[in-house]
Amino acid sequence: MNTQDVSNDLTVIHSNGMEKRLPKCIIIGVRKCGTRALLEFLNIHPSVQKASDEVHFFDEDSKYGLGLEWYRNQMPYSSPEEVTIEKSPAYFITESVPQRIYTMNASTKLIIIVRDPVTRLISDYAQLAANKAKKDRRMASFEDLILLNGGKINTSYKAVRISIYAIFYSRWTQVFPKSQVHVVDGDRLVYDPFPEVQKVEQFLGLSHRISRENFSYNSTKGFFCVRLNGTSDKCLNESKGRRHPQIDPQVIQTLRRFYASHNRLFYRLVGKDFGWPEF
Ligand SMILES: Nc1ncnc2c1ncn2[C@@H]1O[C@H](COP(=O)(O)OS(=O)(=O)O)[C@@H](OP(=O)(O)O)[C@H]1O
Repeated sequence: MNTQDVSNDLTVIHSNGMEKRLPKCIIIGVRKCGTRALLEFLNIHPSVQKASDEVHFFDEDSKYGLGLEWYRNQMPYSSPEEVTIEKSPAYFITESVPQRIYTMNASTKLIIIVRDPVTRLISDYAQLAANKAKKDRRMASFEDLILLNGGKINTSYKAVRISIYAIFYSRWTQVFPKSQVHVVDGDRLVYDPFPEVQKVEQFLGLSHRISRENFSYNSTKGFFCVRLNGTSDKCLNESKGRRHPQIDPQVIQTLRRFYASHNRLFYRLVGKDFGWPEF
């Protein structure tokens, strides 16, 4: 059994060098783009340690006020060579967060995962509707929320704005060099996760230890799940991979036209064309 040296109320250092450490990498968003799947996939790597829950340290002032030692204490034990990762998708859109993370550690590596903005918006709606349904409340229709009376897109609706990735991405690259920000294609992560995960291993400076065999397509779930030691599959829970509501194709077209110019700007900023449909 490990002996423990309780050096203060919060930090426990094990004799084998295991310690709770601040994250070297943070998945900062985007909400409903596959942040949980990405974290679970990266956690296959023997040198990755993940914080199990979303910590929300940098976006919630009451938590931020508790200080860095509190934050460190939310992290898993790790050795100095390992990479601790946490994910909190609200970081991406919260204005104060880039500077707060930079102040903690200017060399923190950041990962953003994005997917087709229209699919993300529908996924966000499906989640909000599911949360309301749990409280026996009904959600307004998708169309009523995202369209104004004249048929224009309601840009003050938060879920619509979150899908304008370029606005938020620019805030991050005003604080962090682009070399420290890696963007994952969340649509590809769904249908072929291995190459996307390999790119992240490289970005994190890790040896390639995750293999194609670690992903197995589960036809009941309809998604790839994690396979370890060639045995049983670990899939994400039922809140990931929800059935999406049917949306009028005309509304989808209006949304695609709305996002097209924002998407092109995002492609230019990132230096990569994600090929999201424009009509
Ligand atoms: N392998 C695998 N299994 C299940 N789900 C997967 C997977 N890969 C990506 N996704 C997509 O992840 C979407 C949820 O995204 P997030 O985890 O970022 O959601 S959250 O913001 O943390 O609530 C979720 O969105 P919905 O399909 O709308 O539920 C999935 O499409």
